[in-house]
Amino acid sequence: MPSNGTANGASNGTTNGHSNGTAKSTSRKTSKDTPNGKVQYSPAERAAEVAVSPNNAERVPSTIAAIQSIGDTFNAANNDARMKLLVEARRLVQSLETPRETMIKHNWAQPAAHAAITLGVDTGLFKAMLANDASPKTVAKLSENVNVDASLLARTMRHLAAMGYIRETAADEYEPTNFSKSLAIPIIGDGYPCLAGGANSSLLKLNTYAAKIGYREPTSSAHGPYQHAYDTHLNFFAYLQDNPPLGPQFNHHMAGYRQGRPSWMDENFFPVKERLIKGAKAEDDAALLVDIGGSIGHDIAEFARKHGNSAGRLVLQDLPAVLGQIDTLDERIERMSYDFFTKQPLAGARAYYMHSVLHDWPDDVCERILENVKDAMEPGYSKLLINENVIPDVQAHWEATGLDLMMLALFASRERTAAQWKHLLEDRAGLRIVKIWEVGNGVESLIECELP
Ligand SMILES: C[S@@+](CC[C@H](N)C(=O)[O-])C[C@H]1O[C@@H](n2cnc3c(N)ncnc32)[C@H](O)[C@@H]1O
Repeated sequence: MPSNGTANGASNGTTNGHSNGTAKSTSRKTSKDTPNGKVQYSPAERAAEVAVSPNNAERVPSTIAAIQSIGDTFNAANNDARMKLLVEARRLVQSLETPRETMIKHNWAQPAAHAAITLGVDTGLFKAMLANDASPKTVAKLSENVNVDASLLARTMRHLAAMGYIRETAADEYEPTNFSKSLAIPIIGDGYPCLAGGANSSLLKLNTYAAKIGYREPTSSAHGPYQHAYDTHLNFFAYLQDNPPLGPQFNHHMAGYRQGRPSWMDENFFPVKERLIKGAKAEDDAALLVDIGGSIGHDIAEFARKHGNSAGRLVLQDLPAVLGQIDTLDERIERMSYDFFTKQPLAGARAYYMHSVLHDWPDDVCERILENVKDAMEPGYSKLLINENVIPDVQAHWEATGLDLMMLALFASRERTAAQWKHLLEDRAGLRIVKIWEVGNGVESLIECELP
């Protein structure tokens, strides 16, 4: 407990880090002198003490040692070391931070950073920062280029610099970092305005929705947390298309989230040649791969790049509005407007593929989608390839757990564990899981299914 007899253990004896004396007099009123001369603290004072002490001081030395040891093996090409270092670095920050600091970060700094980045993407700030070889630029100059009031821009950029997202080179003068350079690319930057405009309110209002339904797990994608938050009868996808440019921004976000992740069509993941191409029909009208809900075609375009010499049609299916938003696409790929709640028009393809589609829907809705795929599959020939997270029973990755709560808030759906996938695909939909292919931590697994 604090030696100065104050409420919180901060050396200046205040609850807020400023020595204005107010907290001292408050703490004198609530602390009691005991017969042995030791000061006793009220429960509120003890709680405040915890809130301003490091989250886990004991763990700091071992974490620093781990960072030093892994750091010896680090170079930019060593992704394994980079990932391990990130785990330790996050642990170090978490251990060093006080609960109060973490709380302020969550409630002030991070939402403000999201808002500042969104404003920057909307106005073209990050593109403007790249002019003249990304040299340092004053707020006054940038304000002319992006048509934003200089004082508004100054405050926005000051927070972005304080958070480390751009670099301050002088008063009201900044240069980009690699992160802010990436925000100039639509597949990275557009996720911010898209989610700010069409998704995040659902997370912010999840607690009130959960209270409204008596803290049961939401299950309705038609009358669920999304409709509550946005006061709409539309689902997420329809709402985005109804509120331009959220739809095209979401397509870009979909093209962006997969970057740098392991790809199932690579050698060390799923043996495409052995299990897909070998034995595939060679007739002109035979379909090799049908990408259902494939957005603007980033997955099937990658397949065409990597395995495009194989026989068979490559078909991209999505809603007409989404297909209409495609800029460029490999000419080998056919575009087919298709609503996956209706009969699949292409029967007997070698493989039907769905990437991050079923996680958008609760089990009863997935069953309807899967029924349409099943009806089109040819026994003993067709496969269904489901590219999704398979959440491990312990030590789930934060990307997957974060997405799980997004799915809950947007669709009343979920990221699934292996047992939940088995329940959906085998027990409910009547398919057979041949194998779950994965590399690493369950992010981007490939579930290979056939008809039983
Ligand atoms: C989460 S995104 C995944 C996109 C893409 N597969 C990927 O992983 O990048 C879900 C996709 O499903 C599409 N979708 C939603 N409802 C659909 C429907 N009824 N029929 C066909 N596609 C639909 C959306 O337009 C969107 O492209």
